Amino acid sequence: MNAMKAQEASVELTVLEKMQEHEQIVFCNDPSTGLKAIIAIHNTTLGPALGGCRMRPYASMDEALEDVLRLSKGMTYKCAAADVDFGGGKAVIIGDPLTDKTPAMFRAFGQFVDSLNGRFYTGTDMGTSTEDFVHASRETNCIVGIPEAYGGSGDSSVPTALGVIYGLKATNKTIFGSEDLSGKTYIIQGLGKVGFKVAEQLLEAGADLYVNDINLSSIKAIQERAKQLGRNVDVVSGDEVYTTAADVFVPCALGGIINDVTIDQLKVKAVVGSANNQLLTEKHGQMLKQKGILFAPDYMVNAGGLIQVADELYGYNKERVLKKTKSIYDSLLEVYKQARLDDITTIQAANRLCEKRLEDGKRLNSFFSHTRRPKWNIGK
Ligand SMILES: NC(=O)C1=CN([C@@H]2O[C@H](COP(=O)(O)OP(=O)(O)OC[C@H]3O[C@@H](n4cnc5c(N)ncnc54)[C@H](O)[C@@H]3O)[C@@H](O)[C@H]2O)C=CC1
Ligand SMILES: O=C(O)CCC(=O)C(=O)O
Repeated sequence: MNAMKAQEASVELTVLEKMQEHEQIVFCNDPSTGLKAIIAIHNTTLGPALGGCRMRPYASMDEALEDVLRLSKGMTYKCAAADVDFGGGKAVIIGDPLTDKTPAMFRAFGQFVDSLNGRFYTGTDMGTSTEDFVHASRETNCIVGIPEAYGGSGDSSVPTALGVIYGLKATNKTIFGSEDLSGKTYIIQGLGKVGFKVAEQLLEAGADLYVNDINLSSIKAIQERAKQLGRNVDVVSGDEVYTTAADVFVPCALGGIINDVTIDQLKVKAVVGSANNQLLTEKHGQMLKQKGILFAPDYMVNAGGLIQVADELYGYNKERVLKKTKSIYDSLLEVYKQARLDDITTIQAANRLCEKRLEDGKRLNSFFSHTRRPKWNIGK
C-alpha cells in the first residue's frame, strides 16, 4: 500500500470507528454553492431519522463530525423520550451563518437530503432559519418547520421555548415546592430563536434575569423588550455567565458547557435549558448531582420543537402539539422522582427510560417502513 492509500485507509477507519453506534453518515460537498455539510443518521429503530440542521463556522471537519454525531445520538433519545415514531438524525453545515449563507447553498443541501429518499427529515437548528429551509424545500419534501404559508407548521422554536418554560416550572416545583416562575433569578445563555422567547416569557412571569450572548444585537433586543414590559435585565459577559449566583442556569446556546471547569464555578440550584448536549460527558451529570445542582435532561426539556415537526409529518394539529409539549412537565417530574428513588443522576434515569423504549421498538421493526409514517388526520 502506498503512503497515500495508507493515509486514506486510516482516515476511513477513524470515521468508521467514530460512527460505531451510527447507521449512516453522508458527507455533502457542492463546490458550486460552497456547501460543505454532514448528515448523520444515528438510529432508525423508532422510525425515519428526524433532526434539525445547524450552521456553524466549525474550526475543522473533525469538530463538525463530532458535533453531528453527538447531536444525532441526542435526537434518538429525544424521540424516544417524547414518544414520537421517529429516529435520531441531525445535519451540520460548515460556515458562518452571518456571512456564508445563500439560497443556492440551501437548495443544494435540500438535494442531498432528497437523495436519502425519506430516511432523514430536517429543519432549523442553531444558525439556521425557517427562510433557509423554504429554499431547501424547493428540492425535497423532507423538510419540516417551514412557515405555514409554505405548508409547514411554522417556527419550531416557539414550542421549544414553551417546553423550556414547562421544564422550569417542574424544576421549581421540585426544588421550591411551587412551580411559580416569579421572584426567582435565571441566567440565560444565548438569546437566539429559543433563548429570546424563554427570556420574554420569564420577564412576563415576573422573574429576574441575567442575560448573555456573544451577539450584541440580541442583547439590545432583549433590553428593548424588557423596557416595553416595564422590566429590566442584567447583562453578564464571558465567564460571569457561570460564576454569577442565581436560582437557575438556562443554557440556550452551545453544548458541552457543563464541564470540569464550569461545574466548579456554578452558583445555581438547577440547570434547565434548550441547548443540546449540555453535559460534556455523562460523568458531568454525576458531578452536578454531587454538588446538589438539579439537572433537567436537555433532550426532555427541549423536545417542543421535535414534537411540532414530528406532528407536521402526521398532519399538523396545534392543539395536539401544545398538549404533548405540556406533558414535558409531568415527564420531568417523573424522571426527577425516579432519579431520587434509585439514587442515580437525572440523565441516567432519562436514558434508562429511552433505552427501554428503543428495546421495545425493536420488536415492531418488521411492521413498518423506515422511510414513511402514516398521516393521522386527527382533527380534520
Ligand atoms: N430551535 C429549536 O427549536 C431548538 C433548538 N435547540 C437547541 O437550543 C440551542 C439554541 O438554539 P436556537 O435558539 O435555535 O439557535 P440560534 O442560532 O437561533 O441562537 C443561538 C444564540 O446563541 C448565541 N451564542 C452562540 N454562541 C454563544 C456563546 N458562546 N455564548 C453566548 N451566546 C452564544 C448566538 O449569538 C445566538 O443568539 C441550540 O443548542 C439548539 O441545538 C434544541 C431543540 C430545538
Ligand atoms: O426543532 C426542530 O426543528 C427539530 C428538532 C431538533 O433538531 C432538535 O430538537 O434539536
